[in-house]
Amino acid sequence: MSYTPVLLDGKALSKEIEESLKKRVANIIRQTGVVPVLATVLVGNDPSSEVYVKMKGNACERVGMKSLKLHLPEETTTGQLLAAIDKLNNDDSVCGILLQHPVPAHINERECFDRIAAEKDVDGVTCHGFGRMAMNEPAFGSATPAGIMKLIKHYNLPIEGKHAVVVGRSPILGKPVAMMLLNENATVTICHSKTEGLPEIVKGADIVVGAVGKPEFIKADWIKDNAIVIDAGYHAGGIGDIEISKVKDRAMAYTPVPGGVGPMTIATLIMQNVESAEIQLFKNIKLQSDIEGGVVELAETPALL
Ligand SMILES: Nc1nc(=O)c2c([nH]1)NC[C@@H]1CN(c3ccc(C(=O)N[C@@H](CCC(=O)O)C(=O)O)cc3)C=[N+]21
Repeated sequence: MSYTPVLLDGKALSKEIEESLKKRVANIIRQTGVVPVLATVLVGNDPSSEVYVKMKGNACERVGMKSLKLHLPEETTTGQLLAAIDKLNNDDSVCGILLQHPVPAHINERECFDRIAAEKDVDGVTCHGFGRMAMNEPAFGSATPAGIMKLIKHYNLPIEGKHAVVVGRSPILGKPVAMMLLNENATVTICHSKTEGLPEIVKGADIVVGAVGKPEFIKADWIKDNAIVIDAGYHAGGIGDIEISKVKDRAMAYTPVPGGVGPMTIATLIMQNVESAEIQLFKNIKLQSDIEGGVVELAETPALL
């Protein structure tokens, strides 16, 4: 091949994003005197979930925000989790709430996701947020899909008019990333476990998104030359959903695992928590100043409600 495949370096871009967020967080603290908080909620004792939640809290603290880590026991009921989310919703010091997926099977995860207040849904998991995003209205995007879009756009890769094939249709990954690609004028095919003739469909893709949650389920020989290959899978041993090592030499661009989509997920969550903090805390300043007749600087942030 005469072209050089572009490695979509999520690790490097996430570091850049963190640097810019440090300044925004410092500005929030200077102007409001408040240190923004991200609340993370973990239910049960899945070791890999514990690792991810810890990484999210750490990233939060690296940019100067606080993380409030709520760890609930495996036997927590839906009612108890809803009550915990209500508390965080009503706590003015909490700017954003992340409920780590999956919760134990006896809990109604959808009901719990949807209890998160819209303005605090910095992980983009609510039906309300999904619907607004799908309609191309301002909303916090689901973290992994929004991270993927940031990565593709950062490298100025072509989306408009291209055939994007998303393999997977989960509520916080496949479905939202398909909507985001559609909003960028891609022609989108969503495939899933019941799809017939999957290899043939993937062979037509200019952009392939692996979001099935099965190690190397998507084979290298299904992917055409010069495609953009996005692997959102995460499995033990640094393996994704796509046979990346076998396809990367003939891709237009590809995400490595690790160091691709994973770090972008975390950077997006943290960025959206900063945006939420700016909206909520500067709004408080504005209200106070309206009363006192002072002058305030407002960051340019979209209304999310
Ligand atoms: N409500 C919710 N939101 C999520 O965004 C969410 C979730 N639940 N549940 C689980 C998945 C998984 N997930 C990852 C985040 C970062 C890495 C990541 O940074 N991985 C590193 C490797 C980390 C390591 O294993 O050392 C990398 O790819 O470079 C991976 C996976 C977020 N998820």
